[in-house]
Amino acid sequence: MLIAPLPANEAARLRLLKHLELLDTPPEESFDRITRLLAGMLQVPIALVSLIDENRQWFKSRIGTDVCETPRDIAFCAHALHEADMLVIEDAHADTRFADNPLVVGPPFIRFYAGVPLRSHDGLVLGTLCAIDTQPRKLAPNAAAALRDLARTLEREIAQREAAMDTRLVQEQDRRTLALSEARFSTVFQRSPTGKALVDLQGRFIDVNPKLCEITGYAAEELLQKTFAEITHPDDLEQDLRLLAELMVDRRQSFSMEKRYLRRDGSWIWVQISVSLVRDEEGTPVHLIAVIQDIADRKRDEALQHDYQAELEHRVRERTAALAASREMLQTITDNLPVLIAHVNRELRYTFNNDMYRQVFGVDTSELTGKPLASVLRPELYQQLLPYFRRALAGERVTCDNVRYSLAQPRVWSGTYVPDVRDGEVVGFYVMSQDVTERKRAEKLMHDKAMLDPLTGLPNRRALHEKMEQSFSAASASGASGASGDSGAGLALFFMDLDGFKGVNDSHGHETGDALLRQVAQRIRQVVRQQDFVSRLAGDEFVVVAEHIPVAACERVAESIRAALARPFVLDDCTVCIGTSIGIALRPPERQTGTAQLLSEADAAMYEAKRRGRNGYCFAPTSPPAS
Ligand SMILES: Nc1nc2c(ncn2[C@@H]2O[C@H](COP(=O)(O)OP(=O)(O)OP(=O)(O)O)[C@@H](O)[C@H]2O)c(=O)[nH]1
Repeated sequence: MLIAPLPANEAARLRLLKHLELLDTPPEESFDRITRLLAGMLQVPIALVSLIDENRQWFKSRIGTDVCETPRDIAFCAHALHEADMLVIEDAHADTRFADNPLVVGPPFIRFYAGVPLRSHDGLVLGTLCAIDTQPRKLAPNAAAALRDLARTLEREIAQREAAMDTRLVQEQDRRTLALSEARFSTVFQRSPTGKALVDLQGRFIDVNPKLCEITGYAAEELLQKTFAEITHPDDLEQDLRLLAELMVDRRQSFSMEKRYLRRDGSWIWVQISVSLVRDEEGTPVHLIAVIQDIADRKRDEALQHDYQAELEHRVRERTAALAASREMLQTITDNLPVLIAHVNRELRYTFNNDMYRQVFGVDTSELTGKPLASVLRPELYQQLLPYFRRALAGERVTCDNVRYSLAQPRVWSGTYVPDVRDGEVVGFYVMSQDVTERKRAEKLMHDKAMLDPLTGLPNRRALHEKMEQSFSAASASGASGASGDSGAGLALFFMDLDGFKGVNDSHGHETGDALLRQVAQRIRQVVRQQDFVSRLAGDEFVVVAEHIPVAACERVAESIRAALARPFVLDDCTVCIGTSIGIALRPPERQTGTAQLLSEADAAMYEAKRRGRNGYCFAPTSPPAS
């Protein structure tokens, strides 16, 4: 006996057979009808639909036998699987493959076999439709054709079964997927940290999650009795309904808004809701899905922020008003001070001016704000003050004592520039200018007084010292610049002491002595040059300072003085004669003698003149006369 080999696609074939769920199933009329027809048409005692399982053949339908399965090894059908068309054994006894087959030598004693493979839609052979006889016989062509036709009918039945199974499988998978997705959805829905609700098209809650219950304070059953509108703040409802309407007419896919829910305890809670509309396959709206987030904390923060902002703005307004008031006050105060007061920024533009500016510059103070100082001050003055401005901007408080704002008005101002330092940075400076004309005049008067001899009106000793210092510094300046005047011309100091003055005092009284001193002063003034400096040193001592005087002229000057004072003096009640002894000290440009030294030299020379007999002059040894 020959055992049929396994088909090449055995595994796939067995898989399909199992999938079709035909094995070990109750008889079915659709199969039995075919075997009945086959047995009738071919006049055979046995007709089978045999399915070849892994180790057996099982008869899905059988006519003429009670056996429902046999081992695969002995199955004729196992051989028929390999046939393209059909396997026909006219006499098993004559066929070496089957002659000793137990089904041939034993029940049902097969002699004739004709089997057509039953193929699936994909060409996998599942079994056969076969006709069996216990007598040898031939298969007439029409009988073979009938067998084929019936086999095709069976194949269609199997194909339908296959399709049904596939459909069922897909449905099963769909069902499982759906169940899974529903389970997932349910889990997400229930455990979500945000509130979630399904809402029907009438606005009723149809499902709510625990978080939404927590947000609203309602139990789920209570919420399911309500519509969303019932727990929405009246002020928010209009917008909610408008957005919902847009959703329904497909003008938007979803919407999101902030609104207030009425909680069970009567309080309002701010939430952020995101709503989307679920439609069925036809696009008909089914229900709404809402995601609700508790934003009470955020709203509280926003409210706090808003309050803080409002408070801040209020304070700024108050501060601005206070500043305006203080600026107004400052303006009023400064407008009534006889001082020029201004504030200047780093760009040297005015940011504040008091009314004094109107009086001095003739412009409205409001017009000055923002104007550069350079456009207000006359150019020379601006150039004079610029170094002071720069020093003030560098952080130094500076004063310029001699400011003349207007050439038309002979007023003198003292400008003080005070840096405006904020947070360690100089942002500008204040200008405070005082009219110091009167003070200057008084000072000059005081100065002049201190420099004058009240008796003769001549400069006094102090004035002489000042004069000599000035002359010396002027001489050294012009010497340094090489601008000295005529060569040999220097400074000459004539030191005079009257001869016999004491006697006038003694004989005619002190007042006569005073009158004499006044006349002496006049005579000296008359004989010297206009530019020569005549001073009274003390008592009956006079000093003349002559600058730029040639040495040769000194003797002439001394002689003129001597002669002038030798003439009689006519006084109120007497006429007196005196003389004068003159000491001369020279300071040519190349000499650097100081005031004290020169005076001492002249004094010594004067004494020498006295010693020589008075009423004459004598040159200091360091200042010999020109020969
Ligand atoms: N009237 C008057 N006399 C003064 C004034 N100041 C000083 N004297 C006097 O001037 C005199 C100066 O003294 P001397 O220079 O010694 O008098 P003198 O007679 O000129 O003497 P010789 O210089 O030696 O010739 C003193 O008697 C002082 O009292 C003054 O302002 N008015």
